[in-house]
Amino acid sequence: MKLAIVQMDILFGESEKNYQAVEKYIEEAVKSDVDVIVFPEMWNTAYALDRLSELADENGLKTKEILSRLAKKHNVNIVGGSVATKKENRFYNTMYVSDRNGNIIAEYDKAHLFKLMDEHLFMEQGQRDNVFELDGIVCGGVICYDLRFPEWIRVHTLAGAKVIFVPAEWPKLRIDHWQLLLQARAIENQCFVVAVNRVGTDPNNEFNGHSMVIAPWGEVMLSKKTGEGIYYLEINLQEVEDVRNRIPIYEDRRTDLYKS
Ligand SMILES: O=C(O)CCC(=O)C(=O)O
Repeated sequence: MKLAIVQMDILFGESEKNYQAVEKYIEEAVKSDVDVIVFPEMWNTAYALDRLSELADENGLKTKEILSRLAKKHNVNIVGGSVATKKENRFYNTMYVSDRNGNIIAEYDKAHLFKLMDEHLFMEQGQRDNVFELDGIVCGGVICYDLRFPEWIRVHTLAGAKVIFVPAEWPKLRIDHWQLLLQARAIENQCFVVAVNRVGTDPNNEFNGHSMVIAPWGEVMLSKKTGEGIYYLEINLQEVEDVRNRIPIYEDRRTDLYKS
């Protein structure tokens, strides 16, 4: 699976420009013949939460149209990070995924809202997990703060996910947590973790990228990149089976002692 990790800056509250930037990034990434393009969290609005009624994408229509059209045009899968959406007069932090045929195969509302950034005051939390298939490979997708809940990632790997995508707007201030948690999630679940963070600033935070790709044995394949741009790399899904056969944690779990 060839990945294009789009570590982009996001203009605060300037959704039109952000949509244009995402289109450009897709057009650029497909020149490298990739299988999956991955974006960060809330790329349409950034954390302009008090302007959601004006900015959020109603039913995700605009986002779905762009992802679907470009995925089909270029025969590429797109894990669309997340965008601010409005559904039945409520706001959500929503991930859409398009397959190569332009089908929107996943829609996930962030399950754990981040109180430190007031997300819970403006948005509703999601109620479902996010498992989908890309080219026959079972994948899962969670968003930013969801990463701090190992049981939530485990829900996805128990459902068969071999790759977990984690789009984020994770501030520089806690970037050491980001790196350690991502690595831990990959090792404890014996899966690939593909995590895409933004760069740039908003009125309250600085973001320094550090998008990461981690293999199931814990090997860090991409990290410490702070520049805006697309990072390319390929992962070998066979490694998941190899690691799971070597240390069979899924067989050894004591579900008689704990539930999940
Ligand atoms: O958990 C953290 O430290 C960062 C989480 C976050 O920024 C978010 O969920 O948007």
